[in-house]
Amino acid sequence: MKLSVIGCGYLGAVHAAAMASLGHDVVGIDVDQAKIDALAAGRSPIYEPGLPELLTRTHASGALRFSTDVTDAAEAVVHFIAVGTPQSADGNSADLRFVDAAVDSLLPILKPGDLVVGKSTVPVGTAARLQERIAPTGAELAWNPEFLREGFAVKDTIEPDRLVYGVVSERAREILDSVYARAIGAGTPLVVTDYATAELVKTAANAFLATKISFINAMAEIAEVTGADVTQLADAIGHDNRIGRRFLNAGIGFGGGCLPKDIRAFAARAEELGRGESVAFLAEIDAINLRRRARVVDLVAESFGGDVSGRRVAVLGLAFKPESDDVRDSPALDIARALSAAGATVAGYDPEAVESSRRVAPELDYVSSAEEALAGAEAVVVATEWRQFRELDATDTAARVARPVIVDARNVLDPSAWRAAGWEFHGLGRP
Ligand SMILES: NC(=O)C1=CN([C@@H]2O[C@H](COP(=O)(O)OP(=O)(O)OC[C@H]3O[C@@H](n4cnc5c(N)ncnc54)[C@H](O)[C@@H]3O)[C@@H](O)[C@H]2O)C=CC1
Ligand SMILES: O=C(O)[C@H]1O[C@H](OP(=O)(O)OP(=O)(O)OC[C@H]2O[C@@H](n3ccc(=O)[nH]c3=O)[C@H](O)[C@@H]2O)[C@H](O)[C@@H](O)[C@@H]1O
Repeated sequence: MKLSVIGCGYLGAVHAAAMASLGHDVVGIDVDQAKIDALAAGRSPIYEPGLPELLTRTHASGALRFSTDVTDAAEAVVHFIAVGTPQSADGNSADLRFVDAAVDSLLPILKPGDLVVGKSTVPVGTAARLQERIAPTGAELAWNPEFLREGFAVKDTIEPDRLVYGVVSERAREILDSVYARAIGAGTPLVVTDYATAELVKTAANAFLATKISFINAMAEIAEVTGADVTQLADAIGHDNRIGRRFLNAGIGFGGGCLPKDIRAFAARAEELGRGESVAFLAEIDAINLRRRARVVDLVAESFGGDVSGRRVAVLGLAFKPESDDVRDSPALDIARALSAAGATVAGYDPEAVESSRRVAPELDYVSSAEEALAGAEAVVVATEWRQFRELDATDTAARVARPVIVDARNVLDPSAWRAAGWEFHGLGRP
């Protein structure tokens, strides 16, 4: 099937390459010339495991092309919308400018019978509005939210754990079944529904995940004043299948290009709909989340008697999660910036996210290895749980720093091993 993907960022580039690998004839469109140049040369503009291999393979087969000119998508019969929906500059609502521009750019090339498929995360009500805009062309709209996780995006796209179609016709459903024939054939759970439900499923899923994380971080706050251990608490409640252990890792909370902006946009949309009180708790989820970042900055400062100015602090990890170079709303980068703003000399290191960090936080000092960051450090913060940091040896690390103080902001190190090696060790919500 001939497909186009409009917007080739973290979502769209993976979607385009994955669809080509499944046998479709795909053209990826983006307004960012540098991104398209890289993708057209078979290079990944982002760090996403498995994507380079997929691009090389599909590029060589001729099944995947990229362009900045949307008219190159004219032959496609299915057009995926995968552009960004960031937080508005002046508030919490979603900025739909890019979605509107993407749909407008398609209007001149849409043919009767074409299917436009929304994948971007949008406020409920957006699809119905866009369908009206598209209708005069004879094309139709479907809403097919995406649930991939960065770091696992290729697998999540090829083998999704569920598919959701918001459709208004049986024909749209059949087209989507052909697009996702492999996943459908493998028995992937499928929910076929209306636009509003499809849009809300996505928002609700991210709100639930954010709530789960803030719940355990709230328990961490209570653990901190009682001497309890939140990691054991999470294990214990996680054994209850109704609760489950996943997404109960307490630490500096959620960041990234999705959960933070999505819960804010959901609250803003609910307010517009006159139902603000139904999701008022999301403001608390957000507040708990942001407090954990501040807590780490306080712990570092307290270790210096309250003043970090002139102190050298190693921040290990800058990406919002491991296996990603994404620093959008990254708790790790936020902490590095806050320490720097308070006067510390921050040496920031991340295996993949130094370049993306430098673009948004040029004021920080970046180094090119963990060893360089640790050299002479007077405090260490493990801010993103990359494997190389989880596997740090306490004794070896102690020999590199000027002062053995560590804040394990992701609760991934063994406190007793670090204390035995002479460290002043701080976890988040565990003694
Ligand atoms: N990143 C993720 O893991 C996931 C993202 N989403 C949703 O997918 C959407 C995209 O997210 P990301 O890929 O992370 O954003 P991104 O910012 O990485 O990519 C968006 C891309 O759209 C391009 N673009 C903007 N306007 C355009 C236009 N008019 N025509 C063509 N291209 C245009 C931008 O240049 C950029 O490359 C958002 O709504 C997000 O919430 C959903 C699930 C997972
Ligand atoms: O809408 C989206 O873009 C995506 O948002 C999240 O995916 P992602 O942002 O890639 O990353 P997650 O693995 O969900 O982690 C999000 C944040 O929560 C943090 N987290 C996660 C789990 C946990 O137990 N504790 C915790 O603090 C991570 O460190 C990270 O900062 C969802 O998991 C995806 O299903 C969704 O498609």
